[in-house]
Order: sequence, then structure tokens, then C-alpha cells
Amino acid sequence: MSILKQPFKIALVQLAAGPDKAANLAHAKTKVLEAAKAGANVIVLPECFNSPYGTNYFPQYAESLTAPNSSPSFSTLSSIAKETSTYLIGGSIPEVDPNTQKLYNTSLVFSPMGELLATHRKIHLFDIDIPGKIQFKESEVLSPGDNMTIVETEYGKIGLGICYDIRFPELAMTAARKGCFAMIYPGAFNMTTGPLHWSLLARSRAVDNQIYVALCSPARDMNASYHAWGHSMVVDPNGEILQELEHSEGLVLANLSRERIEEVRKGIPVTMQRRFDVYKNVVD
Ligand SMILES: O=C(O)CCC(=O)C(=O)O
Repeated sequence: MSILKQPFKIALVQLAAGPDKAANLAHAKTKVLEAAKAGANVIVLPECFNSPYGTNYFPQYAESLTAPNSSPSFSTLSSIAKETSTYLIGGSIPEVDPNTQKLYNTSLVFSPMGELLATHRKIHLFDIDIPGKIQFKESEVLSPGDNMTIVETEYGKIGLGICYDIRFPELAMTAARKGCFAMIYPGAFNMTTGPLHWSLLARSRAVDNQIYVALCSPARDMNASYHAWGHSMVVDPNGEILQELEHSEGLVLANLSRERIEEVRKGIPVTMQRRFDVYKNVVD
């Protein structure tokens, strides 16, 4: 049963990021402060918000998260969450594990007190090859995470994924069955798969599980090597898009309520109608 304990406002910050990490962090801070001023209680940043997106950039921008003081992104996110008294889903950053030298695409989540609540390493790496359109192979440099992430907040449980993770319905389904009322995905789709699948996947995960789904993208920069689709959006448990941006910087603001989840589940009670006796051996 997905429980949303009390209504709240979510903000998605669609941000432009350039090569200067310190400038990216300062810019993120300005925009998160704006979102908090607009009344947001939970604020989400995009995938790779502190660097350009690309396999060649990951090693250069990676930070070790074992000692928070040595990670400028960790300390900035923590202090912004505290300053704004909001839950901050810190998009993602390239992470290096200093023991293994392995790199990950990692999201850090902070409480309104600035405490680290969760660390999600992208589970499904973005390896695709659509001839003539786009070729990308994150696994050339990144390692995959091995854990699902569910964040406990005062509003209830939120499931977390990063970008390509949204293509795997099992992740959202499992989170919903563990009681999450929303899935949040910082993500950076592109100009090929963005128009085809971004909104379709968000609406699918929402309607499959009758939960809220939020996708937060970087703004599009046509001078960068990777052209992000943008279109950050919040989808309600009925698959309806509550708010969507175009490709420029901006803020999505949406109110999430338990009543909406209950209304949708009452009208179309699929959560009560599943036939696990028929398809219980999903993994087989
Ligand atoms: O799934 C896609 O089409 C895009 C995924 C992506 O850009 C990513 O995982 O970073």
C-alpha cells in the first residue's frame, strides 16, 4: 500500500550545466533557493547537474563520497538542504570509490536538516546503439549500482532511480509494492529517445503502479556534446501530466496528495486485482 502521509509541494529544477563545477554548484544553489521560496518541500535536481554529460567527463568530475568534506557537491547539497529546510534529491554526480577506483552515476538525498538520507548508484547503465542517431555506452567507464533505493521522508516513502532506470518497470513496481507513493528519476534523455519515450515511460510507470512519477532533466545546451531533451515533468497516479517544461531552464511545481492516489486506485482497482497466483514466477 502506497502511503502519502500529508500533502506537499515538489519542485523540479531544470538546470543548465557547463564545464565549471563550482559555477554549476553555485547555480544549483540559486535555483534551489528559488524553488524553496516558491513553497517546495521536496526539491529535485537533474542527472549530472554538476558537470557536462558524457563518458569522457565522468572520470574528470568524479568525487569520492567517503569523506563528505572532500566532496564539494556533497557539502553544497547538504548545506542547501539545511538552509532551505527541504528534502533535496541531488540529481546525480559522477562518483569514484577510492578503494576500487570504480566510477558510478550517483544520486545523494538530504533531509531538511542537511543529513544524508540515501545514496543511489544508477543500476541500469545507459548503453544503447541506434544507428545514425545515437550511440552511448556508460559501461565503458561506469559501474552499475546493485541496490534499490527507497527514501523515508515525513511524507512517506519515495523510490529513486536515475534516467535509464526508468526503462525497467520492475524497479518502480517493486518500490510501489514496498509502499512508495512516488518514483523520482533525475534523467537526461536525448533528442532521439526523448521525443519517443520520455513522457511515455513516465506515464507508464505512473499508471502501472498508480503512483506519482517525477522526471528532472538538465536544460538543453546546443553547444554541449550531449543535447538533453529537457521536458522535466510530474505525472499523477492516473498517468496525467500535471506540469511539464520545454527545453530551457525552469521550475516545475506540483502538489502531491494522498487523496489523488486513493481516488485513482478506487476508480481502477488494479492494485487489488493482481493475479500473482498466475504470474508469481516473474524472475523465471
Ligand atoms: O533511455 C534513454 O533513452 C536515455 C537514457 C539516458 O540518457 C541515461 O540513462 O542517461
